[in-house]
Amino acid sequence: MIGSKIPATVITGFLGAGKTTLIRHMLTNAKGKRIALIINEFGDLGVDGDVLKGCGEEVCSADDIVELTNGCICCTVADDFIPTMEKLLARKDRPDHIVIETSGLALPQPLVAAFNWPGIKTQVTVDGVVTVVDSAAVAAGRFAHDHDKLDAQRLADEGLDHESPLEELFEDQLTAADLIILNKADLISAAELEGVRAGIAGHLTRKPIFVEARQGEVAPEVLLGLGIGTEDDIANRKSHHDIHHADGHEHDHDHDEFESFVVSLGPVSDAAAFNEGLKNLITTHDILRLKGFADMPGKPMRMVVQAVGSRIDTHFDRPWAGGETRETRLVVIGLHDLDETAIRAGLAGLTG
Ligand SMILES: Nc1nc2c(ncn2[C@@H]2O[C@H](COP(=O)(O)OP(=O)(O)OP(=O)(O)O)[C@@H](O)[C@H]2O)c(=O)[nH]1
Repeated sequence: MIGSKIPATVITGFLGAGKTTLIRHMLTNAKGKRIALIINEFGDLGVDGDVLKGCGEEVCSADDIVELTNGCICCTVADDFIPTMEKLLARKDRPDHIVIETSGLALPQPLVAAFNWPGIKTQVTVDGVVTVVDSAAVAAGRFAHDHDKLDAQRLADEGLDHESPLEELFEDQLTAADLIILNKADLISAAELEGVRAGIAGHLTRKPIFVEARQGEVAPEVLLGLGIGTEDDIANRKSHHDIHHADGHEHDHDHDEFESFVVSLGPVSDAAAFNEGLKNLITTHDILRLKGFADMPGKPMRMVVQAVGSRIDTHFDRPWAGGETRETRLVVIGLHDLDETAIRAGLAGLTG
């Protein structure tokens, strides 16, 4: 029984699965429900918060969006997440619902466990954990695909005790789920989608709900109001990290297997050539995620750049504001052996 506790929905899912897209759709269809958003991103460029604030709807009011950029939320629970929640709960105008978007690299388990902290538990409950899946990436074998490379990496670096960073995280995010959104259903056939669903369901001991989606279009009534109280069931959703370190020792879960950096660049004069060049760079260097904003001379609007693997989307989202510096800024995320120097040089070569 939730009673007077504020429900909080945790939205998780691997890099680029469509979490921000789903939240944006939810906010624009929230029908007056007052939703507070906590957003956590990997990489030092707050793209998700900016994309949501740029959506121009009253529901995406900047006041209701808190960005946690100081590392990955699962590692900074005590320092960042708890104080943020306390501040939110101390507000006079408390929200009807809290939605937390984890970074694509976060383990949801420590975050859900934080809802058992005294002071939080009496006031908030986890309505449910929603895991967004890039069905096209799964169908393409993205999470099982890198075995050879990762095995070689592990041999070269004994410090890497995880089996495969991508696969483990993907599994941990699914293990935590109450609701799994099979997103990007538009990119694959119905048979492939069914294969993805069956593959995931076959790996899980619990039975979360599955919902298919295109462009994150899921009715808010489906996402919010699950009423599960996931924090009371956290012991049944152990992550690989919990299992590896069940020896009682405290080990930090860090994100050494992944790295990110931000690049500031000049203007993009030819969007088609830029996209083509980006695609080559992403493939050559196995970049997992690249996103940000680009300055196109002569265009009053800023261009949003979103790449997930070699799939690149660009669109203009809002006019550059007065006093805002027009520049191209991108965050690049990949495994820890990213060749930052070569990527920076490659990106510089694509811009003026
Ligand atoms: N074709 C297609 N593209 C989608 C869909 N959902 C999201 N996208 C695109 O996928 C890219 C990543 O979407 P985001 O919503 O930013 O993903 P995210 O999970 O928030 O990404 P991170 O926060 O970086 O982990 C964007 O270019 C979206 O437009 C979908 O259902 N179909």
